[in-house]
Amino acid sequence: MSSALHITGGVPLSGQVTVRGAKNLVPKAMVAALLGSTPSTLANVPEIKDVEVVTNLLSLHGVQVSRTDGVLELDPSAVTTAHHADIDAHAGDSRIPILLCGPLLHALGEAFIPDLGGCRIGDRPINYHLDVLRHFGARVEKVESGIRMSAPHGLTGAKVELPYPSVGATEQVLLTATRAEGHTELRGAATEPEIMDLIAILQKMGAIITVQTDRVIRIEGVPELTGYRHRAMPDRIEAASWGSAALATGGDIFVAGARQSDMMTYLNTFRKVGGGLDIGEDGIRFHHPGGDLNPLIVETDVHPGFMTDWQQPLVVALTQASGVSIVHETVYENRFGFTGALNRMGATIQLHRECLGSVPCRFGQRNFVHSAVISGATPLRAAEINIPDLRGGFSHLIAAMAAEGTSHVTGVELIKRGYEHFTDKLSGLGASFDLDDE
Ligand SMILES: CC(=O)N[C@H]1[C@@H](OP(=O)(O)OP(=O)(O)OC[C@H]2O[C@@H](n3ccc(=O)[nH]c3=O)[C@H](O)[C@@H]2O)O[C@H](CO)[C@@H](O)[C@@H]1O
Ligand SMILES: C=C(OP(=O)(O)O)C(=O)O
Repeated sequence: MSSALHITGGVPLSGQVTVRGAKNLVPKAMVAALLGSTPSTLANVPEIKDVEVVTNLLSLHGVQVSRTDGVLELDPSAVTTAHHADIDAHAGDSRIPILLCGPLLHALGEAFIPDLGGCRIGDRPINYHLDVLRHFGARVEKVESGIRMSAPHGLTGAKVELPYPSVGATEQVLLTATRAEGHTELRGAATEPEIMDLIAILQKMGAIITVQTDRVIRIEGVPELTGYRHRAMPDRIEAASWGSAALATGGDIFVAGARQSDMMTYLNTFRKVGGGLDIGEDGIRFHHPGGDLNPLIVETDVHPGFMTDWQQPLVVALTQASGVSIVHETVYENRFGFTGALNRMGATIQLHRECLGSVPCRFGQRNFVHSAVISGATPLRAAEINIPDLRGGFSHLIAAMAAEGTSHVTGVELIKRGYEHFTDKLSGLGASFDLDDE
């Protein structure tokens, strides 16, 4: 199915939206349920495509997944009888299947992982994941359309050091080490809030995990984990996206469910641009206070830095700041493709191969276009846009909401990977658009 939105912009987005569980936590929490000997219950689950993909994948492996409103029950008791060898599931647009490796190796001694989806914002290799699994004793073989692996002698704890604090590879270690025999030491770990929430889940299940302040995580393997009951942390990326939408459109949005502690770096940046904030216990109000917005220098980084997934929506807001802003993307080598459409809409964004910033970066001198200079404020005008990826796509929607005239936006279904009921939310904020579902 292909969906298109015809958006008439120039309307400040104002009102309230609610964010539920995080796209970058919920699917991993669902995978963690595979490690338990008893059923798990996960609350605050959003209706997004990545949850659907992982539900299908787990069901294929024999996990019974049922949903009542926002609560998932996940029962892994039939997994050992699942006919996993026949699984030819396509990963869809999700990158989660790679995280099934450890749990499946523990449950079945073997696993097949289909080629991964995920946003096309760089090469997105999985070498760290495969190296990590080999450290635990897995045999890993690349076959057509996926990766086949086995652990005939079980998995044992290991000393692992990541070359870069990868979120997924850190989660790979956690999901593999908790039931591996013996101790694991992970150096160079990522410490994103979603990882901390996953650790909280694993601890509820019986895992023993210590997080040090120096990116070292220690895990003492245990022979058995049980199910968990958990409420997923809120989606801090969706929350920030609405914040940037309020700034770019001159609006005022209360994001119910947004949590300050997960978003400190975004909130600092939002305030420095000149946005107004009311931070409460039950959510955060983001608003444009009137007057000029300030240009900024922003460098994306691993947590606690400015998150890369916050970057694209913020860039739209920076097109409305008076002066020159610089954005240095240090997490992905190719995350500025979305700016082409913004330039067609009237923005002035120049891309550079140089590192325009001081955060140590793997992409300098390597020909990757990974810095952007944004000159504003430039009025935006409507355009025809085909959405390239999740966050780039959401930023295009924001730009269309801010622009004069009617934009035609295709490929909108990609947004459903990470934004629950986004057309309903946009309507509730006063946006003017028509939706075509073909
Ligand atoms: C589902 C999910 O949670 N996705 C998030 C997760 O993606 P994901 O876990 O895929 O991102 P990583 O943190 O692993 O990637 C960071 C960097 O490490 C590189 N890398 C990663 C793995 C590997 O085996 N080899 C390698 O070179 C990547 O190409 C990238 O340049 O963290 C990213 C960084 O916060 C977010 O943008 C994504 O929204
Ligand atoms: C890059 C993203 O996600 P994924 O890793 O699922 O592609 C994202 O959420 O912006």
